[in-house]
Amino acid sequence: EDQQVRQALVQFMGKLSPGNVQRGPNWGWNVTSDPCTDNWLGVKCDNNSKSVRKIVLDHFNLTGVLDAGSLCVATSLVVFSLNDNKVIGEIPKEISSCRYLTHLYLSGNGFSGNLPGSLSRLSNLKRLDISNNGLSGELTGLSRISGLLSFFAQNNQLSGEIPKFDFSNLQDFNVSNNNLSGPIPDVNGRFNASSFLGNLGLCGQPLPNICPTPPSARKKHSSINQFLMYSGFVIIGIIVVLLIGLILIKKKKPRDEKTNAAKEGVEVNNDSNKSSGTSSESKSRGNRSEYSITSVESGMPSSSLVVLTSPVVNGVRFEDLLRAPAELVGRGKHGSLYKVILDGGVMLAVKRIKDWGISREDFKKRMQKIDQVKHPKVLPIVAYYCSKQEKLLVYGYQQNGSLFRLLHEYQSNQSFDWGSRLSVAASIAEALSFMHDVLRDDGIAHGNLKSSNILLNKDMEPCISEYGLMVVENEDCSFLAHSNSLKDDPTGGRAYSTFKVDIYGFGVILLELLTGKIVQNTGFDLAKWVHSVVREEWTVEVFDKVLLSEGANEERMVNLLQVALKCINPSPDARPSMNQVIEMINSIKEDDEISMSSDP
Ligand SMILES: Nc1ncnc2c1ncn2[C@@H]1O[C@H](COP(=O)(O)OP(=O)(O)OP(=O)(O)O)[C@@H](O)[C@H]1O
Repeated sequence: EDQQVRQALVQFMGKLSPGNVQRGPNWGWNVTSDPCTDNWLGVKCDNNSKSVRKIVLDHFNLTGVLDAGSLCVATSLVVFSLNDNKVIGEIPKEISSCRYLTHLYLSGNGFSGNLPGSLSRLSNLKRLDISNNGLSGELTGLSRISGLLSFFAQNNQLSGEIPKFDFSNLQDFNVSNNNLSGPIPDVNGRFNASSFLGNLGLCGQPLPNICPTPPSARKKHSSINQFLMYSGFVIIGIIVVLLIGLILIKKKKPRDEKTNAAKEGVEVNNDSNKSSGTSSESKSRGNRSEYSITSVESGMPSSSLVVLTSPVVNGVRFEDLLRAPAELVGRGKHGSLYKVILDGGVMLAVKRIKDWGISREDFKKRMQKIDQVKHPKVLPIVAYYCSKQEKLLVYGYQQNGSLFRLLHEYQSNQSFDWGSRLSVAASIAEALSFMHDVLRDDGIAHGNLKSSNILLNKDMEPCISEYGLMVVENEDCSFLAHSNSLKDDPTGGRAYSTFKVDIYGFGVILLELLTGKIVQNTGFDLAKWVHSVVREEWTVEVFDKVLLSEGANEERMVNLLQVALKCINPSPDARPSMNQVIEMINSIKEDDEISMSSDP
């Protein structure tokens, strides 16, 4: 180990008073010897890199305080165990500097005070044991450590609610005998009452006591019910008007046209057994498909809700979408997004795009092409609807929000470290490159790539959403007038331009990941700002302070910044392809991994 680490570890041990261990010749722990080659007591090293990997000081009867600032100078530390000693004071916030820790055992000491918020930044942690101490405060941030396998915190004075840990991942969980309160989150039936007993304020499964409904919630509930009831009336009203319109039109329509309309419906789904509509609805539909609807704008039966094969909503009908409670989630530049909950609890996101001047046939072809290309990190389209004035696109609703929210809206103590940001960048690049390769000949790029269109799925993996919903307008192609790439491009450069616009969008996402700064809706030109800072050679100034304080490697951050700057080159021809971007990002990732495994 290097001199600095040796000194720091000796300093760490200096804060722990002797206890009952004979500090004889086997003890080690002095600056003149080496923890690895001279086998300091309780220390295990990596054989190849000769760096400290484990420090296990269980049952040494040590007193004093934990000097995590010194301990974590040994950044390669993976296991730290101090079980059953007499160490007192707080768990210092500097513990988060031991960022490769996978096992942290502090059970059976006299630790007191609040748990440090920084503990949740130990994102590699698999096993955490803080049981049998005098700790207080809340557990809030700990649920963000996604890979946690065991969590022992019994016999403390912890308070507040139990956050939503990933219980499907946890093998051990015990918070018994604390002052925790509120409802127990859904533990997927994996843990029994013994994990929660001895907390007077806790309620709900697996404990026998049922949670009371607070009066405010009851009131809220009833106003939600009222709201849903009135929305239901309005929706039923609309449906009735539509049906009457349909009956009138049908009466006027010649028979052969009716048959055509029915044929049109067949491409969607003509299994009439699936119908659950009322008898009046069925009568009014006559021979038409379950999925044919009358366009609200034109009053003509002009289009269908096309349900693409998806296990999520097999058999969903346009009526189901209309009837289900819907909530406006956001209004973007190109339309609005609604969250819709179907009867079975399936949650959908319905994007409504207005005034997209694309013909019905072209739109249909485009959606079918996109549907044929599947990538695990690209959100599939579940269904679509097309009328003259508006298009509806249905996706699975992603409850974990978007990359935009992760970067800019979560509390500052929530860590989104360098390694995770690099992985997110690599995943998006990989998915985008795949889509570009497969859909290049069809000229279908994303068209609106930005951090709010990168959603986090249930495993918190990034997922590209709304692929192919935008095309770059003609006027945006003027810069291509002299470009060689225009040769043989039937779209007059529009398709080529949209692919290059995606690369630009990806570059801006990289800038957001690196700087932590907001691009959207603020009028702030991130690209311009980054250029100006880099030009002044203050490059380090651009990086997110969170990354700098975490000790992320500046050289690799600068390398990623260079990839970003290439992507946002004002000349589209000079921007790299997504395949080239992947190569660059992967080489940064490799450097990162090599340095992690060989870090002293
Ligand atoms: N499938 C989805 N599940 C959950 N949230 C979603 C889903 N799709 C979009 N959102 C979120 O809903 C909000 C509104 O999305 P929307 O796409 O309408 O707007 P936008 O991305 O900000 O702008 P634009 O209209 O340019 O796409 C965004 O915060 C977005 O992250």
